[in-house]
Amino acid sequence: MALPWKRHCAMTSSDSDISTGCAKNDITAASAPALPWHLQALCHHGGLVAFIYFLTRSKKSICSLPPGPPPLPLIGNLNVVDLKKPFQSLMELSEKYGNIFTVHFGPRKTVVLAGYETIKDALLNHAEEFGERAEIPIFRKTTHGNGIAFSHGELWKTMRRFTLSTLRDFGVGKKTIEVRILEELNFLINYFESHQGKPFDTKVILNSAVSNIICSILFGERFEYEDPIFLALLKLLNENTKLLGSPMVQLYNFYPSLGFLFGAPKTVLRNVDELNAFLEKFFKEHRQEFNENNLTGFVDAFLMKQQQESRNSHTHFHNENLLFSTLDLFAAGTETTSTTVRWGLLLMMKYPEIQRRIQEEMDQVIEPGQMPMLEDRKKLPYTDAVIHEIQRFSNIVPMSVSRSTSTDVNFRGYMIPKGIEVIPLLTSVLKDKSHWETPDQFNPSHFLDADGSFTRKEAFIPFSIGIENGLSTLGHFDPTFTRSYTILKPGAFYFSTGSKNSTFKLPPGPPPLPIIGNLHLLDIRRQDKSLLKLAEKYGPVFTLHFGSQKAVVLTGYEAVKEALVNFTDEFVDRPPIPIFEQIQHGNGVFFSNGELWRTTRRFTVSSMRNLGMGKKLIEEKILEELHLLIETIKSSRGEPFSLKSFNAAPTNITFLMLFGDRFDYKDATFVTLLRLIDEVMVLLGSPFLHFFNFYPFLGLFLKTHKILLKKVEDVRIILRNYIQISRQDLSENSQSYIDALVFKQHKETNKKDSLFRDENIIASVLDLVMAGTETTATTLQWAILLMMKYPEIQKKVQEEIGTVVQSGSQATYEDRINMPFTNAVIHEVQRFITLLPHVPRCTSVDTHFRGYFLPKGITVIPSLTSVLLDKTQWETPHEFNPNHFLDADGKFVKKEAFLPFSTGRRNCIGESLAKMELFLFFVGLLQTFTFQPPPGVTESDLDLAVPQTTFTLRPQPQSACAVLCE
Ligand code: HEM
Repeated sequence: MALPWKRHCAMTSSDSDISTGCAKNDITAASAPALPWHLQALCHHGGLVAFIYFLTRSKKSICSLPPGPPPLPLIGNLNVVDLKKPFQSLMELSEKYGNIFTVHFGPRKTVVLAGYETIKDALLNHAEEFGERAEIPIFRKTTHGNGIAFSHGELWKTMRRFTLSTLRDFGVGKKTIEVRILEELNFLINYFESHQGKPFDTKVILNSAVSNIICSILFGERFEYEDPIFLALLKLLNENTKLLGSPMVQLYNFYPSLGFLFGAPKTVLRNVDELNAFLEKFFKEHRQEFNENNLTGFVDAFLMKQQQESRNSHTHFHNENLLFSTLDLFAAGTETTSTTVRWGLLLMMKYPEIQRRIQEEMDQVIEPGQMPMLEDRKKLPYTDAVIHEIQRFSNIVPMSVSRSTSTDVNFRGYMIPKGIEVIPLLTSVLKDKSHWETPDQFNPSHFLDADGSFTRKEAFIPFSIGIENGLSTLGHFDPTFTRSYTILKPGAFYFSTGSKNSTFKLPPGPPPLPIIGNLHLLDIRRQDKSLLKLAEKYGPVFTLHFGSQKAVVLTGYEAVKEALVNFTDEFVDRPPIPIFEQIQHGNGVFFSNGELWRTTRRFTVSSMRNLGMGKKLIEEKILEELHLLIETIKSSRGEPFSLKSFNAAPTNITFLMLFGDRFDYKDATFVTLLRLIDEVMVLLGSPFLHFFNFYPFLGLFLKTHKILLKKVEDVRIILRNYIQISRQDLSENSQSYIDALVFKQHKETNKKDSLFRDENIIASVLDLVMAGTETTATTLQWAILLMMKYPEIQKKVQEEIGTVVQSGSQATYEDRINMPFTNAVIHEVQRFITLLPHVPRCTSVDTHFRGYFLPKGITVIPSLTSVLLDKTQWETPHEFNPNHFLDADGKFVKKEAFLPFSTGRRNCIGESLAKMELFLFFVGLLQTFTFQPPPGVTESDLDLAVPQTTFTLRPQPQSACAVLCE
């Protein structure tokens, strides 16, 4: 494995014509050594340059370098090297000069290592001495020493360490990445099938599929195959891969001072600039949407590191390193593997009997309709051997990536001076006659013993060996092999069966009855509980019929996380739910899909950040609101008041962002909005509304949805008013989300197909009114109720607050770090109450998940309740127990299964705001008051068990008394 677009003398043999499904079958390489015209021109430059050359040459030859062809003035040995296939020329030279020899590429002296023994000796036994990365002019010019592949010293070490551990965090080398690869395989199969057996170009599609794996690790998302930005990126990358192996760029590397003569290096640089411009855009988006609680990939992890090191002026985590590390990984993760896979397909077409044997072996091991797993490899020796042989035979990085010596090295009788370039000629190992029976033939038996079992071969080093610096080592953790393996399968599968639909099935589930499906098995008010019960019988993934509509239910941490994170793009859509269709008509953020959803969500997240979400600005506003909430509660003078009184403050914070100002609690509009939101939420939980959603044609006979639609319209009337006011005072410096939307609409007035139409604007505001108020407010109600129920926990929280926050001052969000118990209590409140048991999704494409086939558009219910109560993740899932978030030393511990805000690309966008509000309101209230049940009500009377089912799970209407702390 090597970095393809940055390869000096490491031209891949990928440029053979293997780009079409009906490819030519001649796969032997031809060679025609010739002195390129640029060199011929150079030879005409006169004697002065040659004289200087001889002077420098004779000075350095004091060291006893290995032998080699005698160099000519100026051009060195370029007369015997075919720059189109330099590895072949070097192979020929090794026949004459042995396994270690010197070659002069123009004025550049290089030591070439050939044959397994020599390369192993150098890269393993003298790993340190041969461990430097050679300085290569074209990369110096493009990266200025940044990134991972061509950096040096401390910078390289830091980047490499960070990259390895981050990639591991994002699943590389683990099950997670295998799942992601299988997911991509799905898309690839669909694409292959769409050609219905007709010829098609495999180059771009395989490039895209392979690249999507590294893209999801880097950016947390894959690209659609038709995405124009993705295609542009791949095109630039491809062009550079070709150019970097071209004679012109090699000549530039030998004679960098003559750079002005060569056009190709300039194109390389221009392409890198363009690639960088694209990446900068991604970084900008990631910066805007950055959420430290939801790092989506390498780029986010880098941004987090940048934040952490913002005060360190010598940090290596600067923007250039972000850029070039990302580019290095993007390039490394794309070209090499996809080229190998293309070789694989070509070889399977060339040798149909081998292809057939693989298919037979797979048919015995893999159930029809199931996906191949990496662990199946052990049972597929022949297939495994073929994949190894593909890599050996295709030999895509014939000269590895140049190294250089870190010190003077005494190696095999020669003295190689520090800093000299070294080429490990991998071709010579992969074609070494003493290690392979038929080195020039494609022969899977190279990896099989007499019994047909798979045998490892020492000389199989397509990824190179040693403690290599740079990306060759990345090749080992980023298992190119795995990818070749799984991606090879669709080709075979495609050519073999052609009848996949018959074998694909939905997950199991209870048999449906006519008309009602499985509704008789559901407690319509507590569907979440019914789903948990059914999971006990049918497993974590099962199919359920809501009336005549099918849905796939996912339960438990593992299944839900796998779906929402590893299959994030497949499960990203929302299904058309009749009531929301009628309310939003596919607009807004919550119930929209596709480009409209992506654009509106991105705009909403960045506007909210600009308005201070998750930052100091909003913290101050929350603290002001807290002050007013405390004053209101004080006015109850210890008398009972409704838990609902807590709603006003969190609601006001969301309104502040939406409308640009808070409301007085007695303001008529505020009171109306609060009432309408409350009524809408209650109606959304009504069984009649569920019936309407299951059987919309019964709408004629049902009333609930009509009442609901009327109330939503009343909310809209108020919102339209605010939108109108904002239009009268247009300004770029938006003070509110509404202002930002209105301004955006104004800016796009002349844009054809702008998504910021009136319907979308009002729907987006409505979504935030509904999603951003009830949720946080209800959680706060629960938190106070639970403190009344467990006074000893309340007391412990108050004691902790007392030790951290000075009396008379307010806690800040930063203080949570010193309040592990309080922080644990707030998390436990959110876990225990399972506020939003599930928010439905649907598949955006045909999806193979856990061995089942989920057709595009099927409703999927990821049960968050089942995650928050998962026995395998929580010690006492049904008890309110803050220890779930504390270690033995009382320190706060994050829990992966803490997913009240859901996860993946469609998670809650208000998470950081809600968390900040919950902490500040909770701490501020408990710092001021002790909450108790009203007189005559004991702690055990307080009702936790049967929550009110609205859109969220609310506590039953109850009262509290607030006693001022001394
Ligand atoms: C305790 C407070 C909150 C909880 C527990 C919560 C939970 C959730 C959950 C579970 C989802 C569904 C995500 C999915 O489908 O996977 C969601 C979506 C959403 N939430 Fe929240 N939320 C809270 C507060 C907020 C706040 C304060 C806002 C805005 C100010 C907000 C705005 C949204 C929006 C717009 C979506 C839809 C995202 C999309 O479909 O792309 N939420 N929330």
